[in-house]
Amino acid sequence: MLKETVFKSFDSKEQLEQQLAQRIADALQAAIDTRGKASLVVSGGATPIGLFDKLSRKVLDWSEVFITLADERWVDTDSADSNEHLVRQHLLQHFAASAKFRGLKNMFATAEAGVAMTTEQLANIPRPFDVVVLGMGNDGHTCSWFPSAPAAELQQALTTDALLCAVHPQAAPHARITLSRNAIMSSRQIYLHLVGQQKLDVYHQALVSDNVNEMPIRAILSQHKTPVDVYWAA
Ligand SMILES: O=C(O)[C@H](O)[C@@H](O)[C@H](O)[C@H](O)COP(=O)(O)O
Repeated sequence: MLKETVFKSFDSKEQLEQQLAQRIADALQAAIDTRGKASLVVSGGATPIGLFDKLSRKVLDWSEVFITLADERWVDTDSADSNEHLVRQHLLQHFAASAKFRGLKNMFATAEAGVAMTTEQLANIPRPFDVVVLGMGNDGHTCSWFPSAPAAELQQALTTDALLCAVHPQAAPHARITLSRNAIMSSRQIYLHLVGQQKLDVYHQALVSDNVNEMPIRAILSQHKTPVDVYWAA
């Protein structure tokens, strides 16, 4: 039986972005007020660009906010395919320019060789993460938990106690480094950010699927530990 998730539907992506940006900003400021610092995990892809822009203009103590990524493509950080590049261009701007960003890519040649160093670089990010924003692919992946990855890699990402894993999806470009399911579960709040009818259809398929390996997003949806709010706009 799946846990009830909060599902919020918006008429436009702009409305969604405005409300989600405000929710995230409030949660980050509340975390700073309570614990002195806050942590935010964001995803790459096309969906969050407008959200990043709105969030970057929110007034809060950004210098106390640590930001990292749910996953990264193992490409140069100035590549157009780099999630770090996306975050630097769209989120670490305006007031959010003073946030403490920790990327997942480092100088090692491969994602698997780079995992240990990135794990060390994330050591001082406050956990549990205060806010995690995830996207979802039309194949049912989230983070870089791809159904097209070698079975052993997907299994590792979904079960390991380690923070990070290397993944080599066969149906998507680039080797990846990704937070593990257990790392994502160690969060106060997860938002799943979806735009468009196709994403809604995939989400509904995931709700009725019984196979997390075919629909890895189920690893987030079929759990009882961490709250998940789904924000969807047409
Ligand atoms: O690096 C990535 O690709 C992501 O972090 C990934 O998990 C993303 O959230 C989905 O693929 C959705 O991507 P779109 O927003 O482009 O549809």
